[in-house]
Amino acid sequence: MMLQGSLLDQVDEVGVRPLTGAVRRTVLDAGSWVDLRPGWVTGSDELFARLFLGGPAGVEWRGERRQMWEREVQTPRLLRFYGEGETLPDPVLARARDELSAHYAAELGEPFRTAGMCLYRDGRDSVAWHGDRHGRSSRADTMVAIVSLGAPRALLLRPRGGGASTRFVLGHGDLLVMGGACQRTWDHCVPKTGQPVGPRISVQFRPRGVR
Ligand SMILES: O=C(O)CCC(=O)C(=O)O
Ligand SMILES: [Fe+2]
Repeated sequence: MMLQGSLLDQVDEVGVRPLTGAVRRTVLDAGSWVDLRPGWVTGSDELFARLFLGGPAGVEWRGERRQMWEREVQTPRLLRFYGEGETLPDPVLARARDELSAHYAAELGEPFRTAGMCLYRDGRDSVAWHGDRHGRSSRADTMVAIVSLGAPRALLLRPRGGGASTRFVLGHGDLLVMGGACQRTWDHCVPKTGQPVGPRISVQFRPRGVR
């Protein structure tokens, strides 16, 4: 019993597993791809709990209002953006960012520097079809790496000009990396769902000047 307990503790410790040899690439088209590393973060439910809680020790989640035609509406998810040099809310996130930077160094040619965080409280929270095209990503190839914590939600990708969508279900420590021209020539979204789902947090690591 003692041994089993300590083994479980080890498995549940918050950290990251290796990336080398464990990342599977899906080629979307000649210029774009998606990498998947399921279960990358260990103890991901523990990390989720730490980040989900607000207050002095946790993330200050903020609602965002957005102009839609003549109305201002509340964005259906909570956000917190950590700019370059800002201390991330958990040391494991800094480690995750650095491991990603090391793994993709040759292909990306620069480190991941910022961390955007989104909280989808339930199935009514979502993000509409878009590309991360504010900044350099509107002109050049780049990468956006997304760590998903908590309840799994679908992330869909489709060519910007229209076409069939590709669906990934991400939660509990899964890693998905969008690369190449993905932000320019493809759109992605997290659709609303009528299914009863728990909260999900996504952490998006991006290089400088990409948003
Ligand atoms: O939550 C996700 O997995 C995607 C978030 C996203 O696309 C964004 O914030 O730009
Ligand atoms: Fe995005």
